[in-house]
Amino acid sequence: MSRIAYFGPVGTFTEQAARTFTTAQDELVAADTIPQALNAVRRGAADAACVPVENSVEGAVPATLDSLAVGEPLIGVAEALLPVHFSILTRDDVTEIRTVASHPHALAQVQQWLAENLPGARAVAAGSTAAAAVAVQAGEFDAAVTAPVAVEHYPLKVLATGVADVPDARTRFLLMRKPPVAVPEPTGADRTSLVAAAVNRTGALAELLTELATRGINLTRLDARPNKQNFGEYRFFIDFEGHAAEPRIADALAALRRRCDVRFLGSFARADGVPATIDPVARNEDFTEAAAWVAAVQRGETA
Ligand SMILES: O=C(O)C(=O)Cc1ccccc1
Repeated sequence: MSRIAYFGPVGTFTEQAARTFTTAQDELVAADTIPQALNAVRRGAADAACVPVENSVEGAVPATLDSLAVGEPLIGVAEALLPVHFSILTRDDVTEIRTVASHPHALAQVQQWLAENLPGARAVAAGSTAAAAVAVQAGEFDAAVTAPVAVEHYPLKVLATGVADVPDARTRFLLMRKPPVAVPEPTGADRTSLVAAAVNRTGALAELLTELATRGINLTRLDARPNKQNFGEYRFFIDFEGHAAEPRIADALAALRRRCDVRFLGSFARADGVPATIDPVARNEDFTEAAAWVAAVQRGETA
């Protein structure tokens, strides 16, 4: 049995994502914030944490990136991808909706719907979509933008379902564990994720990206977050296709490591199953063959 912490309370999208990682024996534990879910793993109160990392409309989830970049390192072992559309919940006694609360990512994804359907309502940020439902129950706000499952936990009136300004919106979630972890086996459709603290000088980011480009490695995400210490200095969150167990990826990781501080955030199967693009001159067998040739040269066996 494992204890899986997730960004809660019960009824968030993250809870739905966490369920995709668990069996009936596992215990799900709600945390009020993303750092709290990750810290539960760091201090051993949970075996893993499920957190949102990226949305197809709004991009990165800053709280997740910032909490993964500092503190005890955690390693991603799996990801989940959920379609994201929203329900609008209110109380029976509400006659006029003046405030609508939700997680900022949810509010951003229903802006147009709110402008058309509740033009007088003020949008208010809440800790999570489910925290907004709790606040509506408590009478703090008139309506909440929630995950479809929220109504099963919070007996509110459903004003609308299937709300989404962008119909095919999706959010990606990570399952993070504390090292040492069992790194999942490569599948051919993997993602590797890391944080690089590029030094602050001309071309530093271009050099990092060139290490990946020259090995034919396809990026799937690049985000920058301030390092919060020196104004203008950033950490780069780089995701790319491939797995650390592959020679071509291992070679790239070593090259990045030589250039700057790197924190490995995991290699795991892509939830969408998209196979890695492989450069015809940078296949794994090319790296293996080249390394074998160098070793033979070093032994004086070949030229
Ligand atoms: O607040 C939630 O339900 C979350 O899990 C975060 C979130 C918010 C909006 C879209 C996807 C995930």
